Parts: sequence; C-alpha cells; structure tokens
Amino acid sequence: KWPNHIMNALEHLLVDTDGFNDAGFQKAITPCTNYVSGSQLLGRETAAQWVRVAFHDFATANVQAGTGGIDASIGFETLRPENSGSAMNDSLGFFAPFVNAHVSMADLIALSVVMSVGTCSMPSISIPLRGGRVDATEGGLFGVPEPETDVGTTLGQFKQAGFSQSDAIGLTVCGHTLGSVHHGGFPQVVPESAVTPNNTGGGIHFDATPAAFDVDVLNEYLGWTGQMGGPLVTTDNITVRSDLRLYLSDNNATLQGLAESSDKFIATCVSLLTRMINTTPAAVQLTDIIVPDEVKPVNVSLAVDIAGGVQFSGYIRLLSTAFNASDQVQISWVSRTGASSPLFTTRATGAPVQTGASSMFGTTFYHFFNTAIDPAHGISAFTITVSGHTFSDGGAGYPIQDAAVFLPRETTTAPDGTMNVFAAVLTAAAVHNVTARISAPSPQLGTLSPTIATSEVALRANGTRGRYTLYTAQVPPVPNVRQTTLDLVAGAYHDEFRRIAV
Ligand code: HEM
Repeated sequence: KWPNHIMNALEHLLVDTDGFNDAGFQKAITPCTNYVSGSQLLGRETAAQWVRVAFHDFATANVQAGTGGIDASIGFETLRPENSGSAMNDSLGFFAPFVNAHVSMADLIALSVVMSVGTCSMPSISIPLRGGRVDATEGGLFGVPEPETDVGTTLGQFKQAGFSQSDAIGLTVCGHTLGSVHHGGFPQVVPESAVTPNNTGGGIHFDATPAAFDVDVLNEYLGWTGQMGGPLVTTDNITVRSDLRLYLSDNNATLQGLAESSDKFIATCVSLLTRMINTTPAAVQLTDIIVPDEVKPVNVSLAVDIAGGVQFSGYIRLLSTAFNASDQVQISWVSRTGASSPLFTTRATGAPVQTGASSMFGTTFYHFFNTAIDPAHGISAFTITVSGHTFSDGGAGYPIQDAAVFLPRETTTAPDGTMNVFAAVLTAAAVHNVTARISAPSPQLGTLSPTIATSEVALRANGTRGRYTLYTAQVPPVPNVRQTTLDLVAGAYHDEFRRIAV
C-alpha cells in the first residue's frame, strides 16, 4: 500500500543504485574491493566492513531479555576493545547522511548487509530486507567475541543472541568470506610484515576472494589451501586463533556439512544472516519484506500556483523485471469526491530516463508526468496504466489528497538558516489549525549516528490562492536541511515526509 514511508525509502536505497535518482548507497561498495572512507592503499574494503559492523551490533543481543540486536547501539560502543578497528566509525559515518524521520540507522545497518552480500555475489544473493528497526539512545551490553575469547565464552555469547553452536560456526564462516584481518587494529593477529606500500593497513584476507561472497573460505580451510581460513586460523599467536577454536569445537562437523555444495553454503548463509539482521529488541515491529516495486510512483506531489491552479507531477518508475523501454505510461485519477472522467488522465511525457543496468534488480525506467488538475474537481487517488495493464495499489488507487499541500518551491532559507515554509490549504476544507512537524537529524553525543529532533510549528494564514488559503511560518535553523523532512498536518489531511530542501 502506497505510501509506506519506511518501505518506500528503503526500497529506494536498495533499488535505485545508478544514474537518475541514484540513492547513492551502493556506490560505496562498487566495485566490492572499494574502500569509501579513505585511501585504496589501506587494504580496507567497505563491503566487508558493513557486514562486520552488523555482526558487532547484533552480537550483544540478549534474546531472553528482549534487548539489543540490530539497534545501532554499536555507535555508542566504538571505543570498546571488542569493537576495535576502523569499520564501525567508517560505516556509521557513511550511513549517517541517509538517516531521516523514517530511515533509522539500525535499518541502514541491516540494509548494508543485504547490499554487500547482494552486490558482492554473482548471481546476486538475495537476503530479504525488512524495515522498522529503532535506534538505541545509549550503548548496550558488552560481549562481542574477540580473537582472544575462549570458545566456551564465545559460544555462550552467541547463545545469548539466539544462535546455537552450529549457527555460530556457520555465521562466522559466512561473515569471513569477505575482507581481511588488519595489522592496524589487530597487531596481535597480523604481524607488521603484512604492511606494504599497497596495503598500508596490513590486511590479510580470509580467503583468496575477499571481495566475493562465496564458499572459498570454507573450501580453503577444509582443503588447507590458499588462505587456509585466514589469520584467525593460521596466526602464529595461538591465543588469537578464534576461528580455528570455533570451527574445531564440533570437530569441523558443521563446516563439513556446509561444504557439501556451494548452494548449501549460500542457503545457510542467507538464513543465518537474515536471522542476524532481524534480531532486534523485543518491542520492535519489523515491516513486511521489502520487495522491489515493478511499478512505483516517485516524488508524486501536488503544487498550487499563484493563481490557485493545481499541478500534479512526478515520476513512475518501472523495473526491467517486468517492463522494457518501449512501455507507455498513463496516469488517471479520480476527483476529490471519487468521480472519474475521461478528462482525468494524462500520459507520461517523452522517452523514459533509463538507468541502473548495474542494479541488483535490473534496469529502471523513469517516466515523467506533469499535468494540471482542475481545482474545482480536485484529486483523491490515481491509477497507473502501463501498456494496457492498470495498477491501482491493490484496490482503490494510490491515495493522494489535495486539501493540504506543502509548497517546497516557495519555501526559502535566510542566511542564518531560518526557513520560511509555505503550504496551501483548501479553504472549503475549513481547517484552521495547520501545523508543520519538522524532523531534523541532529548530532548525538557519543555516536556518529544522528537522532531525530522533532518540533512542531504552527502556520498562519497569509492570503489566498484561488480556492486555497496560503499558510506560512518561520522555522528555526536545523543542523542538516538536506535530511530534514516536514509533515504538514491540517486536521485530518496530512502531506507527509516531504523534503524541505529541493
Ligand atoms: C567468534 C566470532 C568472531 C570473531 C572473534 C571475529 C573477529 C574478527 C576480527 C578480529 C576481524 C578483523 C577486523 C579488522 O582487522 O578490521 C574480523 C573481520 C571480519 N569479520 Fe569477524 N569475527 C567473528 C565473527 C564474525 C561474524 C559472525 C561475522 C558476520 C556475520 C563477521 C564478519 C567479519 C567481516 C566481514 C570481517 C572483515 C572486515 C574487514 O575486512 O574490514 N565476523 N573478524
């Protein structure tokens, strides 16, 4: 059902990964060897870091108590020795600009696992993503296993997080198919000799294919070839052979079972990583699985011009899994009272913008439309017809209301950051309390993850525009206007999750 803001926003990050309307998330791990937070000579890999960060956030869950898990508490825990290495702050620093009123840091941590595994595999491995995680406001329990931790304690920590011995072994070997152990961060595991001019962080890979999510780590360990499972198996320092201790804790039985086939390894990893990212505090309600929308309204909105004319515009995004570049898009709507007319229809203009061939979900085709709506009739829902097939959001059409409309183009920002926001409210709707709820991601002490500061500002009437009354208010400066969103609330009418800066 459109619009579900959390699912819409996460779907955008997941699917729009190239060209027009690129959400900008996947670029950090394209190619999978890329390190987005510094020099490529460091020998670090962002895709691997993301998976490790999620593990460290998850590992301190206590499922009996219903606490911890993927809740972004890791942001407050980066100074703990158990979270050594640059991955935590690198990743949270990259994720922070994506946090907003509906996208939590914890959901981004989950998304990053889905992205890393999906991007760094061929054919792309799909981990189902749900949204709705809630960010912690402080650090959680201690207890991430470290290279020095004895195997009994390690298994106890996994058990507390809901993972059995074979789950723990499986999850670890799945994680350790990507990336490296670095001298910088883990000198007790990796000797200084690993540091070279092209590998200044001194990383030693877990397997021969550190940028590919594949079964190699397992085969190399069991076959004692290549990296033989990596530094946490082979290091001279016996105390920090944590992977070797874990893998041998059931005499390699779990790993031998997983090595039956690449498919079995992948299916087990998908299942374990899905459980890992869906481990959340008990109070969290996750959304349904986010399925890429084959037909998606994007930035669909109304605007009211000076003369009171109403403009209905946006994009319809089609996915190549169901459509191709020659498909035609038509949008039809019903009036404010639900009446239809042959006049209430428009075609998308021009050829679609075609992008994203490298996306995990195929190519996207963006069809732009822009049409006038007769303010006397208005609009309450629309349907999308693609080459003869009509999509109506599973029923009565995609809902849209024209009684309260935020006007981002009129909204201005003064040099000191104060904003003048504008909205138009249908005079006949007879609502007089018009409020803007501002959700501004704001810096939080002790973590790179922002918190959402919400404030409400009352708008006052300021003239008319045809059938509409214009409303306006001054909004004090916010720390980050690009991530700040506004919900306009006028009685029962809501124009939600609108960007203030366009
Ligand atoms: C007994 C449990 C585990 C221990 C003691 C452990 C320890 C470590 C250590 C010391 C590193 C090196 C980090 C660095 O040098 O930056 C590392 C890397 C990594 N770990 Fe684990 N780990 C464990 C389990 C897991 C699990 C369950 C996952 C994910 C499901 C995981 C994912 C990763 C990844 C992807 C890397 C590579 C990071 C990079 O290249 O930056 N680990 N691990």
